[in-house]
Amino acid sequence: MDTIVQIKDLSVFYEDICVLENINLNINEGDFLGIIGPNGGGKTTLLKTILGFIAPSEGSISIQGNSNFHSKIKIGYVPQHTVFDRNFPIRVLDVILMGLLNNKNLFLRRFSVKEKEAALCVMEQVGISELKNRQIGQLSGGQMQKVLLSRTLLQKPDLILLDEPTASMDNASRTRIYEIIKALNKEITIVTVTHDTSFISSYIKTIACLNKKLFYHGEPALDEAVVEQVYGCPIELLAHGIPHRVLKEHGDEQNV
Ligand SMILES: Nc1ncnc2c1ncn2[C@@H]1O[C@H](COP(=O)(O)OP(=O)(O)OP(=O)(O)O)[C@@H](O)[C@H]1O
Repeated sequence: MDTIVQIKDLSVFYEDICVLENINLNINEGDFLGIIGPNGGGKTTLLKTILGFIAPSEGSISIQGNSNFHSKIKIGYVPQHTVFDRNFPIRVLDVILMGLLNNKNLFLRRFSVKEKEAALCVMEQVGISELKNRQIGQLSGGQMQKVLLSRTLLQKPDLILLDEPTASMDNASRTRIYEIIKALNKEITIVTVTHDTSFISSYIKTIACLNKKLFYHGEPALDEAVVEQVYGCPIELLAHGIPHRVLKEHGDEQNV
């Protein structure tokens, strides 16, 4: 299997604070990688470094053997937080179509009928067709995440980086989104950051555990020692591929 992203001896510092230390990680074509780890563990920083938004302080990242800037593959990104003016008078369909803009054709661009049909098709796929004329500021957090995912899908990326794509979603929406992402994974390589370890374990193919250092990368089946190392304390993971209980049962303490 071809390697799409090769991360070699990567360290990233914000001023003098090291947030990623000596990371080595390959992402292969067709992978569905879940990145887990505690708050502040460097997950978003890693995605932004793959995207080329943050320069490595040490080490390197190459995309199909090229630096991020010279890569020929299309990388889609759905950020965790999006800052925008909620009063900006723009409808959902237009926001999704903006996924087709690039720095060569930023403004004053008319979208073709074919492009609009493609946008509507993606909205249907993600289950937000009924929102197409809604003003963007009227959306809930979960709806907004689906709009951002649709905008990314419209770009037909080869690799998608998702930063907690279902953080604001209810169970039904979460299932729907991961089913969609799983279907997309037949053609697109997926990397998703999540805190939802139990939920994604039945979707992902590999898992990476990150807390400044990369503690584990491989099959989505972790042992207790790795989880304790990454999170710094025992954590309960109820999962299919991941061990079912890595915490003592409640009440065990009393039996000690
Ligand atoms: N622009 C920045 N300047 C300085 N420090 C930053 C900056 N961005 C992030 N950090 C710090 O770097 C560390 C890693 O942050 P990052 O957002 O990558 O973590 P994360 O694993 O994605 O966290 P979470 O799960 O809470 O989203 C944190 O301690 C954070 O405060």
